[in-house]
Amino acid sequence: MPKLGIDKDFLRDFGKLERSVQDRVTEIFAKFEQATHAGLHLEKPNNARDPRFRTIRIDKFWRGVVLAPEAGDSFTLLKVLPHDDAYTWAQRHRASVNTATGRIEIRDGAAIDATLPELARMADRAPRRLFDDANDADLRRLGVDEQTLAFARVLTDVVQLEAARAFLPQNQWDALYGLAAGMTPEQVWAELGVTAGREPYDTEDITAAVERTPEQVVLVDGPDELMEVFRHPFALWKVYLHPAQYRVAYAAFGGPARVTGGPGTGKTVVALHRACHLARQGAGPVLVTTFTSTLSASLEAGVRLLADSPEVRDRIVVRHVDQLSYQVFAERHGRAAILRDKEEKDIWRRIVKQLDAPFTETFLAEEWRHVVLAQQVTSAAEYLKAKREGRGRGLGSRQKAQVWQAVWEFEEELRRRRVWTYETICVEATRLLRERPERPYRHIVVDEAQDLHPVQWRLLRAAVSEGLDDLFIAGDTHQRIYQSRVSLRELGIGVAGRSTRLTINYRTTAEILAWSLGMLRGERIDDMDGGLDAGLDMVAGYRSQVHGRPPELRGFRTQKDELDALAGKVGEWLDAGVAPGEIGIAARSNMLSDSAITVLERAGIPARSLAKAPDAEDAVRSGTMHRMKGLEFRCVAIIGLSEHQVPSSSAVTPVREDPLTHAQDLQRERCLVFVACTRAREQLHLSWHGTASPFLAGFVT
Ligand SMILES: Nc1ncnc2c1ncn2[C@@H]1O[C@H](COP(=O)(O)OP(=O)(O)OP(=O)(O)O)[C@@H](O)[C@H]1O
Repeated sequence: MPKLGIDKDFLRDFGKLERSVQDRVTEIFAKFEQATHAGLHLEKPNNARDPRFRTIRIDKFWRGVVLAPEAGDSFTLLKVLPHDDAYTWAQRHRASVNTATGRIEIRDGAAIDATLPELARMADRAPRRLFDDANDADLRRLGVDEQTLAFARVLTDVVQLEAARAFLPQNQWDALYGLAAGMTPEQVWAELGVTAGREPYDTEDITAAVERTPEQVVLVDGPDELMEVFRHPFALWKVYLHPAQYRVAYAAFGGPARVTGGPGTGKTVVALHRACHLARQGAGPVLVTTFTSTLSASLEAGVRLLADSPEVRDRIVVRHVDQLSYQVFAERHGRAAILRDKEEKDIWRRIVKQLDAPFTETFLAEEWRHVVLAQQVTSAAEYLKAKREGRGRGLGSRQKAQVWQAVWEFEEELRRRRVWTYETICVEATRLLRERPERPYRHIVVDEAQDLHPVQWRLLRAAVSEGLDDLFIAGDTHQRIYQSRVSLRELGIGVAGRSTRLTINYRTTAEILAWSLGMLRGERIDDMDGGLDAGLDMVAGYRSQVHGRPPELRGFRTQKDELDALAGKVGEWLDAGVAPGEIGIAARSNMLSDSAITVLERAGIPARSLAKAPDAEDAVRSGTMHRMKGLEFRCVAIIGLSEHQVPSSSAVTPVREDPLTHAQDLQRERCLVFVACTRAREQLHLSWHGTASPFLAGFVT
C-alpha cells in the first residue's frame, strides 16, 4: 500500500481552495491511499527541475504536484494548483535532502538563479557581506549546499535573507538566519536538532528524509487520518513542530524538565504535544495544569484537538491547580468555606489594631503569603531564621516577634471560624497527598508556570511520583502577572540540565515584538531557579519570522475621544476584512473594558466581555490585561495607557512603605502590559488620554 505524506505549505493553501476543489482533493487522495502504485495516474511533467516530480489530475482545471521517489511507493503531495501553474511550479522547484538534518527541503531553484546575479552585483559594491565571518566548512556542516552557499555568499543584508525565505530550502534558511541573528554554529545545530559529529545523511533517500521531517510533512495513516488533516488544515501546529520544539516535546527526561521562551514561541503547543506523547506511552495518568480557569479551558480545547484516540484523551486530566487542591481537600473534608478577600483584610486590620503593631494589613498579608506560607514556616523560631528575600522592609528580631504574633492570631482566627484561603486549602491538600501510599498522577505538565505560588508547587510535587518524565514545566518569567516568585531548586524541583529555551516567535510580527521588548528593556527578571534571566533581548536569536506594521500609538484629550477613536479603529479593521472574533481589546481595569464594550455596541459593532464570553467568536472581545494571558488575536487595541491608570496605583505598594516591593510591583505592571501587547498577531494599537503612562516614556514625544 502506498504511503502518503502531505506538505505543510500545501495545507496552508488548502483552506483557500474552493470547497468543491477541496472535496475533490480529499476524495482523490483518500482513494490514492488505498490504490497501488500502478493504479495511480501520475504524469511525469516535461522540463521538471526535479525528475522525481509527478502531477496528478484533480479535475479539468486543477492538478496536484507529487514527489514520487524513483523506487518504493511513498508519495508526498506538495501542491494543488490550476493546470498551467502546476506545471510551472514543477519546472521551478526541486526537492533535496539536507545533509545535516536529514530532512526533506523544497526550494524554488528558479528564483534563486534569477536573484543571484543582481545580488552579486550589489555585493561587489558593498564594503562587507553578511556571512564574511562564517567559513564555508561551517556552513556546509550546517547543511548549506552548493546552490545555497553561492547565494549566501552574495548577501550583504539580513533583509535580503528575510526576503529569500520564500524560496531557499527551509532548514538551510533557518541555519543562515540563526547565524545572521548572532547565534554560534553550535547554537544553530542545537536548534536544528543536529547530532554533533554525525556522518552526512544520504541525500538520495527521499523516503527516509520525508519520515525524518514531521514538522514539514504529515504522514497520514489511512483515509480517516487524511480526512482529519484536511478538516483542520489551519491547526498546523497540531501536526508540525519546529525541530527545536519537537525535541523537547518528545524527549525522555530523567526528572523534572522545563521549557522557557518569549511570548508566542510555542511553549503551550509543546506542553500539549508532550502531554499527549506521555499519555500515548500509557505509564499512568497525566495531569495538565495551570493557574486559572480560563487558561485551563483553552488547554482542554488543545488536548481535545491533539489527542489522537479516546484512550489517549482519557489518560489526560486537565485541571487548574486550585481545582486540584480543592478536589483533594473535598474528598476528605467535604466543602470548604472560603474566606473572601474583604473578610481577610478585616481580620488583619483588627489584628493590627489589637496588637498595636507598626504594620499595615497589606504588609502582614503579604508577609504571611510570601514568607510564612512560601517557606512552610510553622514556629516563631523558624520565622526568625526564614529568608525574606524580595521583601524590602528589613525587620529586627522584636518586629519579627510582633509579625509572628500577628500571623499566629490570623491562623488561629481561620481555625476558629473554620474558613480557608486558596493557599491553606493547598497546604492541607498537600498534606493529604503525602499521607497517601500512592501518587494520583504519573506525569504532570504545567503551563504558565511563572505564576504559581510555592504552596502550589509543593502540591504538584506531592501529586506525582518522582522519576522519569515526572514534571514538565512551561513558562516565561517575563510574563509573570501575579506576585509569586519561586526558586524551583529550593522547592526540590531540579531542572538543571533539562531546561530548553525556544527562540522563534510564531505569533507576533517582528515590529510588535521589538516594540514590546523595548518596554521591558533594562528590567532584571529572575529565572525561577535562583538566578536572573539573561533577558529576552539579550538572548541571541529570539526572533519573529513575520513582518508587519509597527504598533500605532495615539494620545487623546479625554476618555470619550479615546473610546470614540477606538470604535473608529475597530471599524477600520472590520472593513479590512478582519473578523470580529479576531479583534481583542485590553484595559487595565474592568470598568474601562466595559466602557469600551458600550461604545463599540453603540457604534453597531458586536462586542462581548472576555470574562463572560471568552469563546465568543462572532464579537470583538474586551477584557482586562490579566484576562488576555494565553490568548491571541489578529488585531489588539490596548486602551487607557494613561498616567494614573497604568501602572495601577492600587496594585503598587507605596515606595515609602517598601521600596523593594514597590519596584517589584512596578515590574509586574510592566510585564502585564508586555503580555497584553504580545497577544497581537498582526496589528497593535495603543492609546491613552491626558498624559501617557510612564511606561510609554521614550516612545511618545
Ligand atoms: N512550529 C510552529 N509552526 C507554526 N505555528 C506555531 C508553531 N508553534 C507554535 N505556533 C503557533 O504560535 C502561536 C503561539 O503558540 P503558543 O501559544 O504555544 O506560544 P507560547 O509560547 O505558549 O505563548 P505565550 O507565552 O505568549 O502564551 C500559536 O498560534 C501556535 O499555534
